[in-house]
Amino acid sequence: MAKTPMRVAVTGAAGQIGYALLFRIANGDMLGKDQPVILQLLEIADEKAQKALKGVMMEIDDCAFPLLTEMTAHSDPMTAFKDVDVAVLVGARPRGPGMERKDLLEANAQIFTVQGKALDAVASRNVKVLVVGNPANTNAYIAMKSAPSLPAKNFTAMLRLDHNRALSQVAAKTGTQVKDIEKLTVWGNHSPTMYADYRFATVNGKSVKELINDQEWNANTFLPTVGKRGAAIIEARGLSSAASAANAAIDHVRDWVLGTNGKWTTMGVPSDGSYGIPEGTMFGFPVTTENGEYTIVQGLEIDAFSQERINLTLKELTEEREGVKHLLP
Ligand SMILES: NC(=O)C1=CN([C@@H]2O[C@H](COP(=O)(O)OP(=O)(O)OC[C@H]3O[C@@H](n4cnc5c(N)ncnc54)[C@H](O)[C@@H]3O)[C@@H](O)[C@H]2O)C=CC1
Ligand SMILES: O=C([O-])CC(=O)C(=O)O
Repeated sequence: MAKTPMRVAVTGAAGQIGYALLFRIANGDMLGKDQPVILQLLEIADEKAQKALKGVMMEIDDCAFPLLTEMTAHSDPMTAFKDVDVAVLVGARPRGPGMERKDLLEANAQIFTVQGKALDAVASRNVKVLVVGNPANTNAYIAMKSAPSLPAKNFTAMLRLDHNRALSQVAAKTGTQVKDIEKLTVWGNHSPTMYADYRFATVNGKSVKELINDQEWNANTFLPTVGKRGAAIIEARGLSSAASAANAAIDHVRDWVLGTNGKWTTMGVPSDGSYGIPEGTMFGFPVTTENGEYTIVQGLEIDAFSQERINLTLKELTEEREGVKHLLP
C-alpha cells in the first residue's frame, strides 16, 4: 500500500540552497524513494521573491517527480507550516566576504522567533525541524524557545556540513574512502570554533588517530581547514556554499527519519546535560538515530585538548545566546 504523503516545509525556497534542495526532496533523496511528499514553500512577501519562487515551482513541475503529490507557495509561516512533518528552515540572509556567521545574528534572529511561534501554533506535534540559516545553532535555539508547546528535542541545527567536510579531509589525509570512515564527530557551534574530532574514528576498522598520528596537523591544518571552509568557499565562489549545504540538509533529515543503523553522525541538538554542556544549549554532538529519534553517544573520554576546544565553542554559543535574550519569551 502506498505511504501517506509527508508534508515538508522549506523556507527561503527561492534562494540558492532552496534551488539545490527542493529537487532532491521531491526526488525522494531525503525521505525515501517510496515516500510521497507535499512541499509547502515559504518565501518573503516580496513580489520579486514570490515570482522567483513561482519560477522554481514551474521547474519542479517540469521534472514530473512521481513522489511529489502537491506543492504550494506561501508568504505566511502560519500557512506554510500547517501540519508539517518536517520543516527545513533555510530562509535567512547569508554572509558575504569578511563576515563571521554570528554577524548575521541581528539580521536573522527575528525570523526565527516568528517561525518558531508559527511552528508552535500549526505544525504537527511530531515535526522535525532543521535550522540551516545562520548562525544555525542560535537560530535553532531561538525557534525552539519560541515554540514552548513542541518538544525541545524536535529542534535541531545543521552541523552535518562540517561533519561531511571533516570526513572528506580525513579520507584525503589517510588515502581512504569516506564510505569506510566511521565514528567521526563535530562538537559545538557551526562556526570556526567547531571541534571536528577523529579520535574515535575508524577506517576499515583501523584507528584514524593512529593512522594520522600527527597532532600538529590536527591542530594547525585539519581544524582550521574544516572550520574556515565556509569562508574559503565564499572567497572562491563569491557566494556561500549552497549545493553542499543542501546535500548536508538532505543527509541530516534522512538520517533522523530513516535511522543510521548504529552508525554515528553529527547533529546540533539541545543538550540534555551530556559532557557537561548546559541543558538546552544547541550543540553539535555525536548521535545515532533509530525510529525517528536521535540519541547522543555517551561515555566518550574527553582529553585536555578536546576539553579546551569544547569549552571554546561552548563559550561562543553562550555569548550568542546572551545576545538574543531580549527576543525570547
Ligand atoms: N548551517 C549551514 O551549514 C549553512 C548555512 N547557510 C545559511 O543558509 C542561509 C541561506 O543561504 P542561501 O540560500 O545561500 O541564501 P539566499 O540569499 O540565496 O537565499 C535565502 C532566501 O531566503 C529568503 N528569506 C529571507 N527571509 C525569509 C523569511 N523570513 N522567510 C522565508 N524566506 C526568507 C530570501 O528571500 C532568499 O530567497 C544563510 O543564512 C546561510 O548563511 C549556508 C550554508 C551552510
Ligand atoms: O560560511 C557560510 O557563511 C555558509 C556556511 O555556513 C558554510 O558554508 O558553512
